[in-house]
Amino acid sequence: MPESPALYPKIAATDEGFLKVSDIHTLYYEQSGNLQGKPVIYLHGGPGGGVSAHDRRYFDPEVYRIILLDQRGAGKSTPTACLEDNNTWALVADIEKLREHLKIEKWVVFGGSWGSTLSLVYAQEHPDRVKALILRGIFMLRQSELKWFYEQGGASNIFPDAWDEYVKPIPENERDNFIAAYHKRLTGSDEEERIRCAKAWSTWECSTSKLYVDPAEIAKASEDIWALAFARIECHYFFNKGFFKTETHILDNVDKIRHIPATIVQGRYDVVCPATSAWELHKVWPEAKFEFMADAGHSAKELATTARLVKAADEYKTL
Ligand SMILES: CNCC(=O)c1nnc(C(C)(C)C)o1
Repeated sequence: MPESPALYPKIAATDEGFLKVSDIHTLYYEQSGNLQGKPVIYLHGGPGGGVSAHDRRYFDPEVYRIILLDQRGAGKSTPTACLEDNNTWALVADIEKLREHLKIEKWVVFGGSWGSTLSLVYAQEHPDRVKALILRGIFMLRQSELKWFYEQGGASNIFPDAWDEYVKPIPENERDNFIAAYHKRLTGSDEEERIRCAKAWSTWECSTSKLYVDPAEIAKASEDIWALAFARIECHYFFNKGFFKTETHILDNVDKIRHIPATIVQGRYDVVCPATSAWELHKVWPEAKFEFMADAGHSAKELATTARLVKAADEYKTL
């Protein structure tokens, strides 16, 4: 697939570090662009997806102090794929620890999919620390969203071929609750079964993330280390319902962030996080800019989505 012309050029990280945030977890972070510039933090998806050099390119490096963070157990953070003491509220606290460590007062917060979930929850907990929100592929971890994508009868109708591969590791008598069945195996003691299930789970998600699926992105789902982190951490959060007390937590707390400049970008044909969630968020948060991308699925790498995300970041340069 062609690369989006909207992206800023490839740049290297100019500062990298590891921040110990608990007895167990140490987080990888990096900075690039203008270290005296306007801070923006990029919150990756999954959870468990980790960051990449590509993620620096949504932001003008002349203007932005670009900060990428691998959340607990993801990417270069350690211990890899660790589920202990790994939950939504710990991640929110980690983001604050990193902000203080980097001596940042306020920052733009950018996140897609699970990254949009975490961005919203972080902003609702610390609205005074958020200059603007740039959100893509809205995911609020409600049961209807999880059921749509991870259980029979939703996305399985659009990608029946990929779905047949996703169900293979799970015996027939457990296929009424795939999240529970995968959770049992992804947290079990059988290493071979853990990896086999991690690859099947990750391949399902990577195979459905774009209108025209990029074989390179599916190949990533077959890398043991990445697949184990992505699948184990995702399934752990979903099995625990996002660690929210109520499943409408984000919608119920929108009033805490309605004053914050924000842009919501949603792929019309997003099969992973269908448009319903973004639309419901938009209806309770009319102040946020909202745009459906007519020719896009879930991934931020869809050409129209990338262009709109870069445009949003450019618009917030003046804040
Ligand atoms: C509900 N989880 C989807 C998510 O947050 C996500 N992050 N990256 C991905 C792909 C690797 C599949 C693009 O999905």
